[in-house]
Amino acid sequence: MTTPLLEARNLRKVFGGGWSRKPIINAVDGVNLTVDPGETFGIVGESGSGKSTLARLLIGLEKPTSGTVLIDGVEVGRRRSKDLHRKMQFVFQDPSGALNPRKTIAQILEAPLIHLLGMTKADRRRRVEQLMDQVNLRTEFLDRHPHEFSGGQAQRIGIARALAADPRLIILDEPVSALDVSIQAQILALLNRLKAELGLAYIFISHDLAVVEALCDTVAVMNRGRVVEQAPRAVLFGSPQHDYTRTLLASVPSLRDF
Ligand SMILES: Nc1ncnc2c1ncn2[C@@H]1O[C@H](COP(=O)(O)OP(=O)(O)OP(=O)(O)O)[C@@H](O)[C@H]1O
Repeated sequence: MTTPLLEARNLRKVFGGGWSRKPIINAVDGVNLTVDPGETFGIVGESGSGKSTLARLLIGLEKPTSGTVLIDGVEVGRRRSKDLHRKMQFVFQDPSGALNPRKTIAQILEAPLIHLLGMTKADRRRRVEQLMDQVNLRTEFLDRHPHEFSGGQAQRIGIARALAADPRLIILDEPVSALDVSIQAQILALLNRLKAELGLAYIFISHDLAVVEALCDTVAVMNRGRVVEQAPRAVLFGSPQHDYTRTLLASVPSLRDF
């Protein structure tokens, strides 16, 4: 059996309570999952079900209240190491907001090459041009700033930045939900191509079940911080076992009527 690329064991995150006197929220409540190399793992669920918090725990942006995350079978420590950062990258929902408005695209793409890989200037230039090519953007754009780009182009830059350090897994948190439908399709096609070319694994978080069905190999359904059902795509969409999954799937056509 191959070692999973990523494994979560009984992962929990509680917000509030204690000294804060805020209400206790079990945002992630005992999640177990494994993601294999090259797999696209979808996480679906309604707003507030804990998808983003789970993603942040998996990548080390948030510390778990309890439970563990293992990368390549090795437990991730309390501090987010450079190695972990290099292996796992994040693409955010709001493409423009995720890019520093004061930096040029070249500077944005060079940052991980400097900080995570320690590349020389000449190597960085070559790599940055290659990254632009991989996401179908012209290298003339390198000296421009994020506000000069459309949402779709900005998301391509976000994807290029995530690819820069040659990761094995990219967590995509609602990567197309802020984009027009026609642009969504282009970005999804790009993600599919990159996955095939580079052998990447994705964790794809979305409330859009059609997008998840089109892209993911395995799907986990979250409700109130728990994974209520996890199955290969065809099984989950073909014969869902859990009542909550059935309700979620049944709500799609009526939403699409509007
Ligand atoms: N930093 C925080 N402090 C307190 N509560 C939080 C924090 N982050 C998330 N929560 C709460 O945890 C729960 C899960 O939120 P989370 O954002 O993970 O859900 P989600 O499924 O990603 O929702 P959405 O699709 O709307 O982003 C929610 O009740 C949310 O209000």
